[in-house]
Amino acid sequence: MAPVAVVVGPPGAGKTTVGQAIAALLGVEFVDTDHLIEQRAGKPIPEIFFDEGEETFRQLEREEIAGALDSFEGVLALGGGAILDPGTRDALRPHTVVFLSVELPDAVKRVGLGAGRPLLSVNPRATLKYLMEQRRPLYASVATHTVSTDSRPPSEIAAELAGLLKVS
Ligand SMILES: Nc1ncnc2c1ncn2[C@@H]1O[C@H](COP(=O)(O)OP(=O)(O)O)[C@@H](O)[C@H]1O
Ligand SMILES: O=C(O)C1=C[C@@H](OP(=O)(O)O)[C@@H](O)[C@H](O)C1
Ligand SMILES: [Mg+2]
Repeated sequence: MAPVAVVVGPPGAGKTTVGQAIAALLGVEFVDTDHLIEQRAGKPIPEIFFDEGEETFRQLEREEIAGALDSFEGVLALGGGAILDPGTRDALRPHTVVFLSVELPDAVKRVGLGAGRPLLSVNPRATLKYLMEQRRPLYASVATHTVSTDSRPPSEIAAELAGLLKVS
């Protein structure tokens, strides 16, 4: 058992939005690991960061991703920082991984003031720029499919990917 596809990319790439739309088009379930982490911790992500720190969040993230890669059969969206973990990158190797790419201007528009994203709560534009530069090679290294999302509506991106995933 394995996910139909795992969706990666920086905050604002549209992993949650497009992932949901791909799952709907393919008629499979959707899950976001951020949601699994919140369920397990019993609180929203900003509170996990605030109360327990980023390391605890990353540990929960590692564990939830490992479990979902083993047993979930729908479309799985990861949080933007999940690929920082070398073990997670290794675990993704046998999977179909979609990298939703986005350039800084669109990403900044989409995350706004960073509400709900604790890493972006101070100076979202500069932080996002730094995160995207640091992580871009890591997203590319795990991707089996890469799709640019700039100036394109989620419905169009999802339709393209659903078509690709159906035949592959
Ligand atoms: N292709 C897109 N074009 C315009 N807005 C988008 C697009 N993809 C996502 N969004 C919007 O950007 C915001 C962040 O999307 P989200 O799916 O949460 O991204 P991620 O999970 O990658 O951080 C949401 O408000 C969403 O509606
Ligand atoms: O980039 C990151 O390190 C994070 C991205 C978030 O998910 P999105 O990429 O869906 O915003 C969420 O996992 C957490 O706030 C940390
Ligand atoms: Mg998301």
